[in-house]
Amino acid sequence: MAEVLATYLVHDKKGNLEKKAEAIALGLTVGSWTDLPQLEKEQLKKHKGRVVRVEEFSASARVDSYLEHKVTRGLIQIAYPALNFSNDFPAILTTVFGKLSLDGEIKLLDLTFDEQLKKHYPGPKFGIEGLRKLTGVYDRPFVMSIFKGIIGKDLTYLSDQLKEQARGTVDFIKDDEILFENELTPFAKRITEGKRVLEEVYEETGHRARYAVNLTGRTLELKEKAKRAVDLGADALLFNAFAYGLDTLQSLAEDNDIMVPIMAHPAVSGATTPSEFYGISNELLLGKLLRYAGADFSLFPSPYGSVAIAKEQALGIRDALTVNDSHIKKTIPVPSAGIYPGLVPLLYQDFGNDAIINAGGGVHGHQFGPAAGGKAFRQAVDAVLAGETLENYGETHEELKVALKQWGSVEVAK
Ligand SMILES: CSCCC(=O)C(=O)COP(=O)(O)O
Ligand SMILES: [Mg+2]
Repeated sequence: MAEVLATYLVHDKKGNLEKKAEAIALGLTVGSWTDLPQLEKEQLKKHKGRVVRVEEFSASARVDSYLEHKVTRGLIQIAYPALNFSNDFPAILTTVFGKLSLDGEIKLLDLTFDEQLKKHYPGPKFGIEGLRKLTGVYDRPFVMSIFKGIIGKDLTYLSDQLKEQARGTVDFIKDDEILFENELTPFAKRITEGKRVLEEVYEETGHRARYAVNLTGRTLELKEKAKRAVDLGADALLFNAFAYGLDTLQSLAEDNDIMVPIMAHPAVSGATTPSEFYGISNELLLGKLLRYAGADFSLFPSPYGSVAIAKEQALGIRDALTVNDSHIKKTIPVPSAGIYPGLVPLLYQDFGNDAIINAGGGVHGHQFGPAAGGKAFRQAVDAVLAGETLENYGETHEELKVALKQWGSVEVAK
């Protein structure tokens, strides 16, 4: 019988994890907080959650100074029968972490889907391989830049900024996630004008950048809007996946009329992920679930920039996005926020070729402007691939030299 296996980290004040696990397995399936007479019935047994593992952590971890009380800390794994839910994110998340997410110190670390269940999740339409084919860029990390300071500015300003970014030879350019439908730079105009500008830069330089426009608005209007974007020639869609929910992302990803890559932004996920005691792990939310729901790109805070997460978590996201996982294509990791060229060696060490170096301030803040900012990133990537230090490479590459002077660089520990 198909199941979803949930792994939880618990901090339990009562100190009996076996009992807690049984209570969850029963309470989230056929039972309640009190005995129910009909539980004895044979027919309900196939619906009951199954405790798979209870692991109490060592005694040294029992007293938690933050909490100022004794807790028993450990892992619990429970398998939930697929019989209980329809095979979709809302039903699964409500089953495994619905009421439970409100009930004490418990964090959902991972979910494992049976192969049978997994078949219903499309995964990315393009995936890393598809993005490589689309762009013809195979042998290096991609570089992406983010529009900045567009709110309150008109289409001419946006077009100029787009042109400068594209001249910086970045591979992708994305809207900032906070740019919504507005009169000055309407969605449809951003796409058509963006296309025109990027074509112009291609003719001028031979370099083609791709623009991800922010798909926003009411949930029920998104599909039609996305299809319109495709008809207008959009290259890719940026999507605030956690403001809308994973199921909405999935419905866009599995629609064959929306044949463009989808870039998932992590906005709002931080309301769920940072606590050790509550919420859902970064690895699950920004890694596995985004991938299953169909994101081609997953943006997440890098371990180094202005909105950093623990390195272990960032690498865990990377792994969840890129490990071989049945039919589901790989999602490209996009470690972001506060990235500047001097961080490229570190990012390359952690994320390798199959990643995107993504920056807003680190492109636009360059002393010589965004075109130089983009070039400085591309030069930093070239330096790393050539096995040279950024400083050496900067001697013959002016844009990188200036960026290093401006923001410095971080040594890579060998
Ligand atoms: C927290 S990951 C998303 C980063 C983001 O949205 C962004 O705009 C980063 O801009 P920055 O100027 O920090 O590169
Ligand atoms: Mg942003």
